[in-house]
Amino acid sequence: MLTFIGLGLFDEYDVSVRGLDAIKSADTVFLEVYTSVLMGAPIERLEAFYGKKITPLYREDVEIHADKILDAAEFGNAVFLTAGDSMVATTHSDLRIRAADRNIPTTIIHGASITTAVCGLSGLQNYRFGKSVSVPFPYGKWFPMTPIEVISANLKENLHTLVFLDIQKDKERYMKISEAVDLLEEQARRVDAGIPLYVGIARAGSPEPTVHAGNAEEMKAFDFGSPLHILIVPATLHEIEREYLERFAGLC
Ligand SMILES: C[S@@+](CC[C@H](N)C(=O)[O-])C[C@H]1O[C@@H](n2cnc3c(N)ncnc32)[C@H](O)[C@@H]1O
Repeated sequence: MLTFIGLGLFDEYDVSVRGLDAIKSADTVFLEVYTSVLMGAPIERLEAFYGKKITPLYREDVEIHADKILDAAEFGNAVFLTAGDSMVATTHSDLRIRAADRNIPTTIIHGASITTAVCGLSGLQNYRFGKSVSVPFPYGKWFPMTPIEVISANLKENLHTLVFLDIQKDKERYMKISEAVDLLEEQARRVDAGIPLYVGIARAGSPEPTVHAGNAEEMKAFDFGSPLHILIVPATLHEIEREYLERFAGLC
């Protein structure tokens, strides 16, 4: 059996009771560490809390060499843990399909996801979000323009855009809101577009999340503190959305 378990957003206390039971009774515990991270709980703390040894998995372990996971699930109870929800940006549906190809039964225990937490923290209405996009760290001459293309298309349809920020877990490097705004402003400059307003969110799910709304200059000057960070580019605000951002995100 292979059980996908979403661990929620910040630390070891976010997992559901159902998820915790499944982890405690598992033969093998894998933790995927490259799509998102529980910043409030390093792996040693999770191991102590679960009373289990955890095998961390990087992109290649999941996307290329998944046999280790599938073998453990074929011959015992394996759990596959992710921060957030396992099937939402980024999805692990491919691994579930590969398990089904080998007739391994699978199940999902859902976790709180950043994709829904942003609605509560920003007050932006869930049904007004268009396609989401990621901002990767530029590499050499590679400077992707997809983020501004997606944002512009959403703004044209009067839809909000959720902007995920890159993680390079092997280097313990997490993109900050100020870095992402710099990159988005450069992309906008190249295509003669403009982003009038941003909402930045840091450490969703922690006891002290930070939420702040403003233009590019305000976002770069604001101290969001430690990661993880995420951005929203809002469309035209509904009056309730505006009031919420004024009260809870310092919108002037
Ligand atoms: C690719 S998404 C993975 C989403 C995850 N599967 C989920 O359901 O929450 C990871 C990105 O979302 C954002 N993120 C995830 N958790 C966050 C948190 N607790 N606070 C702020 N941003 C977060 C960061 O930009 C991070 O790089």
